[in-house]
Amino acid sequence: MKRLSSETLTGAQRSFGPDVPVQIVHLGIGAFHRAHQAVYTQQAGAGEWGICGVTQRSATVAEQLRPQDGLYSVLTRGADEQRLDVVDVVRDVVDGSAEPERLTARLADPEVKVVTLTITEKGYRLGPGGALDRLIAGLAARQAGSGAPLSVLSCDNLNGNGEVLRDLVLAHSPGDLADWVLRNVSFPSSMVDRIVPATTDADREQAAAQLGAHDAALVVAEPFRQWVIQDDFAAGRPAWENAGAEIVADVAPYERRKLRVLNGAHSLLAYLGALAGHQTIAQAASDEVLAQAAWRLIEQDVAPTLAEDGLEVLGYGKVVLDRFRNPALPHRTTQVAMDGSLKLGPRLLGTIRDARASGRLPESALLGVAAWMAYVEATTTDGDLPLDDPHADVLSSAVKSGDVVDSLLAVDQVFGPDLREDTAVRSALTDLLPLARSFRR
Ligand SMILES: NC(=O)C1=CN([C@@H]2O[C@H](COP(=O)(O)OP(=O)(O)OC[C@H]3O[C@@H](n4cnc5c(N)ncnc54)[C@H](O)[C@@H]3O)[C@@H](O)[C@H]2O)C=CC1
Ligand SMILES: O=P(O)(O)OC[C@H]1O[C@](O)(CO)[C@@H](O)[C@@H]1O
Repeated sequence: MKRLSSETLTGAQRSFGPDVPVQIVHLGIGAFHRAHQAVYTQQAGAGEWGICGVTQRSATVAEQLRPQDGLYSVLTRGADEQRLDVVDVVRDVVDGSAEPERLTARLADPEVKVVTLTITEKGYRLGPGGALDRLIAGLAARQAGSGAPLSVLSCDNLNGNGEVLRDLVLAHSPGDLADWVLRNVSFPSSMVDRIVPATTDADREQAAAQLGAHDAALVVAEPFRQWVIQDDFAAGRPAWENAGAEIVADVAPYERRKLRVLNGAHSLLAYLGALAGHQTIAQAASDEVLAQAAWRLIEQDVAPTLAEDGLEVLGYGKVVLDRFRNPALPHRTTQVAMDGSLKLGPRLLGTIRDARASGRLPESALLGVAAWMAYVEATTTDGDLPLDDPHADVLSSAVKSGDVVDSLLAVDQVFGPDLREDTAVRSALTDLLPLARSFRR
């Protein structure tokens, strides 16, 4: 079968002509970007905002997209609806590791107005040749060249993702770069939401039958999507609101609600679900016992911490649990379970800290942490469960070194002294760990 490309695409499937200028650089062109920000950019509609997608850690996506002239399709799968759309706003793909000069030149190009990022929680650390290192090199080249203003928009699941990124960039900018960045670069925060599991070969086969061409860069996503963006742009931006994005003054309440309700429940279901032998989030969320645990987390623990934000929580939570049950989207529990040491903080520990400050003991959020502990422990004895985590070595030796609760609470990369020294938290975790272990099949 022929490969998807400009040649195989029919006119009806194409939205824009050949001359879409690159005005956005996206760092981390994984599955999520292709099903989220790129789709918003496509649907914003003017055909003036082309994207240069950057791969960093592996050349795979570059190898998938380049022979297809940047074209790919999105297979949207709801419980009872399905559609396939071609996206044609990716107009260049750079392999950041193999072509660092080309990446720097793109970041310095005054035509580029926006840099977006989906580099995972792990990406927000400085390291030679890492995404942030390359971003800083690009900003330095921009300062030395046109000096044109730029907006850098994080789309990763972090609390205050714009501020986190800005602080990292400023702290590691050499010479007078920090001063230039402060005056010329904005770092809006954003809340992003659309469930986009890793694509499988079966998905590609299904799409090929519909498309009449093989699409190596296919992504699969749920129908729901949301993007709330802080209105803080230093240069232009696409009219993403035309595609349904919400442009607001303060993203923090939306971000808190999404991370605590959706991602908190996601992580709880992933750890208990994986222990219970559920392969997918849909299976875990359809297990009555697990669904009740997720609902108690939302209703009893998370909702009180969000009361002052003024956003609706329980209706939002019901929609989230319905989305998780979408049987057409096989999102693996082990995919959501990965990188727990970085995910627990924004997803569960914020809820626990706020509840403790109000004198409550949030048992379901603590069950989520106990489930993570039981999961980490199980990975050391059971080859079926992967411990895919940047702190895997520290975590594995912690659980092997004695009492699981004590030794994991001692891991500084995850917990602070406040939680470690809270005797009510410690003893609740000690009581809940056997319950979490009892899910193991
Ligand atoms: N998949 C989803 O449903 C959603 C994902 N997101 C955000 O997008 C991120 C990426 O998700 P996907 O695209 O689905 O994953 P993916 O596995 O398809 O792509 C991950 C991307 O991050 C880059 N990356 C990984 N580790 C990195 C590191 N240490 N430094 C720099 N770059 C690194 C990879 O090169 C790749 O481009 C998530 O971690 C999350 O923050 C947000 C909402 C939904
Ligand atoms: O990042 P995870 O835990 O693998 O979950 C997958 C994604 O699904 C979502 O929960 C849906 O938006 C994201 O926030 C999350 O990144």
